[in-house]
Amino acid sequence: MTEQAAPTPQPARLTVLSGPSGVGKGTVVAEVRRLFPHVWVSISCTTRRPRPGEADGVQYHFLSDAEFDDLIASDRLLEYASFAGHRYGTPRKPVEQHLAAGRPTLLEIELQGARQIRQRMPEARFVFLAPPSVRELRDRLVGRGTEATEVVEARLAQAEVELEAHDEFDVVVVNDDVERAAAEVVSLISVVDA
Ligand SMILES: Nc1ncnc2c1ncn2[C@@H]1O[C@H](COP(=O)(O)OP(=O)(O)OP(=O)(O)O)[C@@H](O)[C@H]1O
Ligand SMILES: Nc1nc2c(ncn2[C@@H]2O[C@H](COP(=O)(O)O)[C@@H](O)[C@H]2O)c(=O)[nH]1
Repeated sequence: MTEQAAPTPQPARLTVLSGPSGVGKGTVVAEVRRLFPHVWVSISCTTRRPRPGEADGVQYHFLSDAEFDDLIASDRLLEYASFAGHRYGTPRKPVEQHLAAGRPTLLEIELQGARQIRQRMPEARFVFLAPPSVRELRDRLVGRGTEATEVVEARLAQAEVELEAHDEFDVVVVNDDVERAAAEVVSLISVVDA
């Protein structure tokens, strides 16, 4: 019997999930992973300090400013942006490797980064996670209790800019219920256009 070569995997879809700070992106992504373990979620780099319970290499790669500068200088970030006083960026190589291997890949990033990905990879799908109301967004951000009052206010000011940009995205998902919103995101990640 002649041996057949293993089929080359089809490159998978890249999905970008964006939305204002506190809308519930991280919470929805955790549920997306549970519902659809085949998804690969990029681990970003950041210059902000870890919150209690966060570990290096799990939620983020926590870097110094000099280390972040090195990544930019050596073109190892697919996108990067400053947000509320810190820098955030997506390591390029793991994203390219997982897409080439056929793994649906998800980036959870803010607006400026999403715009950079739109320029570079227009074939990606862009999903905006919206709050049920601005009041609810504030309550979630304050209720999370991870930021000082002035940081919450800076993030809410930026949220106004992000909310205005919702129509730049392919799909808007309202996070009124985590399970429902996550199921909607899974359907967007996993279904490939004909
Ligand atoms: N559908 C929901 N209903 C009520 N509370 C929610 C819902 N989704 C998330 N939350 C809560 O809102 C808070 C913010 O959620 P989360 O940290 O996931 O937001 P985020 O968009 O990832 O924020 P950031 O961009 O600042 O990292 C958390 O306390 C979370 O438990
Ligand atoms: N442009 C990018 N934005 C990112 C990236 N990783 C996370 N983020 C976004 O930053 C804000 C703040 O995050 P927090 O963890 O400090 O609350 C939030 O909107 C994240 O989605 C990234 O690699 N690039």
